[in-house]
Amino acid sequence: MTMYFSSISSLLDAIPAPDETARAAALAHWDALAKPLGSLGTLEEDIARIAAVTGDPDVRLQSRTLLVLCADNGVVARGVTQTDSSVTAVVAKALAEGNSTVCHMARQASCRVVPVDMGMLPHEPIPGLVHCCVRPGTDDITKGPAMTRPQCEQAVLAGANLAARAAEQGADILATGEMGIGNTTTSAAVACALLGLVPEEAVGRGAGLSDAGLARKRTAVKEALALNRPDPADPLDVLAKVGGLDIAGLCGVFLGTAACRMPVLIDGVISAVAALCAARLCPNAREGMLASHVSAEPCGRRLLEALKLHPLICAGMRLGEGSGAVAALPLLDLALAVYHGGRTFGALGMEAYTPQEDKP
Ligand SMILES: Cc1cc2ncn([C@H]3O[C@H](COP(=O)(O)O)[C@@H](O)[C@H]3O)c2cc1C
Ligand SMILES: O=C(O)c1cccnc1
Repeated sequence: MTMYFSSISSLLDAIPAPDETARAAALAHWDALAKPLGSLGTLEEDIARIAAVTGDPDVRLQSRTLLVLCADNGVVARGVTQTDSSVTAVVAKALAEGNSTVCHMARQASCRVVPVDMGMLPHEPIPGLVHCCVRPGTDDITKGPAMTRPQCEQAVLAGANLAARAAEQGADILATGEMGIGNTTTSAAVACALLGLVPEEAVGRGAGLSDAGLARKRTAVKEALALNRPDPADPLDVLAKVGGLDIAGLCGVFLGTAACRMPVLIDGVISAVAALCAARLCPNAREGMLASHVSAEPCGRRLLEALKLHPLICAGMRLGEGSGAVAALPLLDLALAVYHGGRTFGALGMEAYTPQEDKP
């Protein structure tokens, strides 16, 4: 794969500040349209956010790509999931064949799906799966670190390079997704470390878990944090010790899109945890992030609050694969239909009004 970024420092250095002139132009255009000021809420904010990150108020989202990073997690050995790790490869194959759940949504939303092996256990060849495998699954975080720091950095850079390649191929926006049995455990551990939460506040049932399984999962997260002692001030340390290759890769996707001045949709908790790592590594990386939905997992809302982002959808979704991110695309299309086609106050012979001038 073409290397666009070869070190974490060069990647972080490549991330520009947002273009506030473009954001102001987009917001001014929303305000000129004949509708109550700010009445499309987060949709207006998001279109302005896209203008700020691209530097262009003429926002277009014709070409969309969903990157689904697939990886396995050693912590599955602790009985923290309903299914075993073999399901990661089964779903990765379905993603590559256009048959997994998100593929059906992506077709409807005119979004290309790119599944990527970031660190799956050995599996049968899967035609169409992009190979970026850093190592075949992580180690069990309750026994030691998930991976080494260099491996974590390699995954972050691979994610950033995937984003850069999508940008080069003409993508206007990226959606983030993942597939990796056990990754709601690693995500909860990363969320606890970054947000200072106790496992009870972050750990949920993931893809489905009994009460006994949920108790095991909380214990596993508690033990992983106590043993590895990740440094909350060092997101790469947290990712390497209690994260996963999918989360590290997604962190890189968020940094890479920011460096390429491209907007990017956050999906559920796994994606949001990666987004928070990226924002902690480089605050300007937050500027192009759009929150699609609030995951039903316990730390879903807290992660978005920490990112200071408003979600477009609150539907109790908890699927992964990038399903929430893809679900937001048609909403952005609706917003753009108004943004580009809506009549201005002037065109309708009305006087524009400003927030300062309340009219009766
Ligand atoms: C058939 C199947 C399809 C999925 N598609 C996404 N996930 C979701 O569930 C996994 C996380 O949940 P946990 O931490 O409980 O393993 C991730 O792979 C996520 O994408 C799936 C899970 C399953 C079982
Ligand atoms: O929030 C998510 O993305 C999620 C939740 C449960 C299972 N898989 C993904």
